[in-house]
Formats: sequence, C-alpha cells, structure tokens
Amino acid sequence: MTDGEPLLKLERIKKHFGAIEALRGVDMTVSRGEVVALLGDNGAGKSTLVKIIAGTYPPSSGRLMFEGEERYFASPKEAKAAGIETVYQDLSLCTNADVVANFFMGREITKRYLGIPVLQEREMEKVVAEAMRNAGTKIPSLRVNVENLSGGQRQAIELNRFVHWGGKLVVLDEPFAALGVEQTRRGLEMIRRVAAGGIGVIVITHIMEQAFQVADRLVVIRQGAVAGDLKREETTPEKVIDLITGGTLSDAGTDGDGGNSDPAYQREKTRL
Ligand SMILES: Nc1ncnc2c1ncn2[C@@H]1O[C@H](COP(=O)(O)OP(=O)(O)OP(=O)(O)O)[C@@H](O)[C@H]1O
Repeated sequence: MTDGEPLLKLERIKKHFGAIEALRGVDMTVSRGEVVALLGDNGAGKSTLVKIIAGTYPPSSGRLMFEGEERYFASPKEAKAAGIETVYQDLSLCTNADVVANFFMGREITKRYLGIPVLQEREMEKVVAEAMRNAGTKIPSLRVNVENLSGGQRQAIELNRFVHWGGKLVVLDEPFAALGVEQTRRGLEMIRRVAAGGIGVIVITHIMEQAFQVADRLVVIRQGAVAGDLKREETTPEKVIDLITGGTLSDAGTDGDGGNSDPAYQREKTRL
C-alpha cells in the first residue's frame, strides 16, 4: 500500500437479491485514521454495503480494494483475518464468559505442563488490563461476566479487542442505539481515539448529530447508490437530510423546512 492510497476502496459495487437491486454501483473510500458516517433512509442499502465489506455477502459485481489490493472475502472470517470487522453490540461477545475470556476468545495463551495445555490466566489478565488502560476504558473487574456489564462497556471491550489484535477497518452498525447520553459521549470519544491510532472506521447511524460529532466524512446512500460524499466541515445537517430524502427539500434552509411534509424528511428532522 502506497502513501495516500485509501485503506478501502469500493468500485462500482452492485448487489442483487433476485429481482431487487439493493446496490446499484457504489464507489466509496475509507482512509486510515478516517471516520466515515454512512447515512441513508431505511432500505437504502447501508447494511448490504457493510455486509459486502465484512465478507457476509459477495457483491454481484464490482471491485473491493483493501490496502491497495483487490480482495474477495468469502466469509466474515476471511475479512476478519484481513483486519476488517463489524462490531455488533452484544452479538459478538459471549455473555456468560468474563472479560478476559472474551478478549482472548480463540487466541488464549497456554503453556504445556506434562504435555497438557494450561491456560495462563494471570498473563492474559495482564494483557487485557493493559489494553483497557491504554484505551482509557474502566471496567470494575475483568473477571466479571460480560452479561453484567453495560452496553457501553461491552462496546468498549469489543473495540479494544479489535484494536489489540491488529484490526485495520471497523464497521459500527448503529453503535449508540441502546446507549444513554453519557455512554454515547464516551463511545463517540472512543471512536475518535481508535481512528487516531490509524484505523479506518465506518459508522452507520440514523442520528445526524452523532454523525456530525464523530465523522470526518459523510456518505449518503439513497436507493442503492451514493447520493452524496461530503467532508463534514463542508456540509450541514440540512444538506445531508436533503440528500437522504432525495433532494425533495431544495428549499430546506437552516431556519425551516419550507413546510415540507415528506414523511422521510419529518422523520430525519426529529432526529436532529
Ligand atoms: N437478504 C436479502 N434478501 C432480499 N432483499 C434484501 C436482503 N437484504 C436486503 N434486502 C433489500 O435490499 C434493500 C437494501 O436493504 P438494506 O438492509 O441494505 O438497507 P439499510 O439501508 O441498511 O436499511 P435499514 O436502515 O432499515 O437497516 C432493501 O430493499 C432490502 O429489502
């Protein structure tokens, strides 16, 4: 990978589900250290796009370049091996295991005694404690089962685990849907910190305010195509809503919606 080359580059990605054309030729990039917010109305194609990036679905056509090379991920496992992972709150942690066990899941440190592998619990605990400390994450005990932790803490564990094991691009799907105000604030901070370490981040969110707080760039998907790809400092929530709803808000200024009654617009407006 050469300097200035995006970490991820999608070229003309299409996806059909039978007769449904979920993606109609998407071009998109994510650079190292960049946070890209992916926005769009329900059914626009956001989930389909990130599932292609993370190896859940193959694209029907188009190219996926990762670190300068054309790649094809046949499964999430293959994408993960390349350094791409989706963090779904709750879904990828084992709730009846403790923080240390979750952090090491499948990568445990063992030593052989009389030919039998024995878990090196203290050593593993030290590694996790250090990773949490470096990330500024406070968990009361690393030996508590994950089911007893808050949504924000679980998310922090997942992100720290991703960073620790050399992740390069992380996809966060509605990361704050179930979080309170304070946890969301910490989550947004954590995303910025993860990106500052050189990781590429894609955040799917319906909440415009969060997109503007955390993202360097906002990509709007509408009806399976990119309707806008905008630097945060060069756009406004009103313009982004306009793109989400298909330019039906051409009179949407900062001081009003011009009486727009489009349900999609009204829905987005209430999220601001
Ligand atoms: N497995 C599937 N089989 C058939 N159609 C699908 C499948 N997955 C998605 N679609 C269709 O593709 C289109 C895009 O859906 P997608 O879930 O990617 O949208 P989205 O932007 O993530 O929406 P939401 O915000 O509601 O999650 C929709 O028309 C959806 O019904």
